[in-house]
Amino acid sequence: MGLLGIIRKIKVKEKEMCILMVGLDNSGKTTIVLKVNGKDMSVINPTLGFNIKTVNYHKYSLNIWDVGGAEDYPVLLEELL
Ligand SMILES: Nc1nc2c(ncn2[C@@H]2O[C@H](COP(=O)(O)OP(=O)(O)OP(=O)(O)O)[C@@H](O)[C@H]2O)c(=O)[nH]1
Ligand SMILES: [Mg+2]
Repeated sequence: MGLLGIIRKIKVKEKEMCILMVGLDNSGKTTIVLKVNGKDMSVINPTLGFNIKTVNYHKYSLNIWDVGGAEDYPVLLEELL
């Protein structure tokens, strides 16, 4: 079962969801977000701060928060809430 299938099973009744992408720098978080969005993955730069992408899948809206992992650009949890 794919990621979207798992989410649908867990949160059947909720139409809008947030996914927080966290991990070490260079671990492939942004690549996954681009793949899910069907975007070009050939040129990827390190994420500074964070980016939010919205993916619509059937009746669901996923807000994906892609957080940069580099120590030089720390993102505090309070900034995201
Ligand atoms: N070989 C290989 N390279 C990958 C894979 N996923 C991502 N990459 C490469 O790893 C590099 C870093 O990918 P990103 O998606 O920018 O990683 P990130 O976790 O978003 O990095 P930060 O934004 O710095 O936190 C890029 O050059 C990608 O092309 C993978 O599954 N295999
Ligand atoms: Mg990134």
